Amino acid sequence: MKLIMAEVFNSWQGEGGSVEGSAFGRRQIFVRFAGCDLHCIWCDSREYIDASRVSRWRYEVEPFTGKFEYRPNPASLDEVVDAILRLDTGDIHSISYTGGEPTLQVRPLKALMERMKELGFDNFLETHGGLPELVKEIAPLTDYASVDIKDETAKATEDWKGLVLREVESIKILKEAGAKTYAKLVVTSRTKVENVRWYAELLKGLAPLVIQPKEPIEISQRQLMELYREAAKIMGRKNVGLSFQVHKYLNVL
Ligand SMILES: C[S@@+](CC[C@H](N)C(=O)[O-])C[C@H]1O[C@@H](n2cnc3c(N)ncnc32)[C@H](O)[C@@H]1O
Ligand SMILES: Nc1nc2[nH]cc(C(=O)O)c2c(=O)[nH]1
Ligand code: SF4
Ligand SMILES: [Mg+2]
Repeated sequence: MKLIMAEVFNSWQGEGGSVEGSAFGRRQIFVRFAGCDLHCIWCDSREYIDASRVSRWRYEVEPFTGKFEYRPNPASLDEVVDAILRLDTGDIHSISYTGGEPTLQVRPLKALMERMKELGFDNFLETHGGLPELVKEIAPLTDYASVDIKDETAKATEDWKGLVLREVESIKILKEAGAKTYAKLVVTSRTKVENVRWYAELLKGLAPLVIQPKEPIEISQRQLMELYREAAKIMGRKNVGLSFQVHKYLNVL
């Protein structure tokens, strides 16, 4: 079983705010997969979008040292499991699968999630959710899921509305399988209130929403609070929160 990897490291989960299902502030081992089928204009991991250009992957040798070793792609399942286990600091809340888009490599992802469950870890999936038929395959192995709702201003794909509907479908699948799931919406100063109302209608009664300003932040606090209020009016005041990419302020991975 082969994987096209980007990196494996140990950090605190820096996103998700305080909604149910969030692992914000929890220690995780991050497994970043190479390759993505979308192209969000603000993507902070864009060097990993084109998998064919990710010829090697790196794993942290010791947590928080910034020291990495490199291996060629594709990686074997055992190599990735070994890289994860050497970063086990004994206080790991869950293993975060991110990218890139981890669901694109659903077979090796599933095998890795199975191995990590056998080894006693919980699985945390970070996904754009645009491929519900793939999400279905790993939903039973997923303990936590953070599913992005891609705003129109992300310009992630041509058929933006279709993508949002598929993301909501993925959230339903994950919830039905028992995963603690929340939706994450990255907003910009150009995000339209009417779009946020639409996402809120779709998510109402389904999953909580965190609103995360695009980094570097350019949205005003006034705009951010307006989007928050409109979402809360539809979804209920306990079902909306803010999320910031705190790891970027702490200068950790
Ligand atoms: C790099 S993505 C990988 C997982 C998956 N492809 C996705 O987009 O959900 C991980 C998370 O980082 C967020 N993110 C990426 N770049 C960002 C930026 N510049 N500002 C805020 N959030 C960002 C994404 O929205 C997503 O929630
Ligand atoms: N500390 C930390 N928290 C994160 N939460 C989501 C991340 C991601 O890139 O998926 C991420 C990341 O790269 N680092
Ligand atoms: S879906 Fe995720 S990895 Fe892909 S471009 Fe958007 S933010 Fe980046
Ligand atoms: Mg990140």
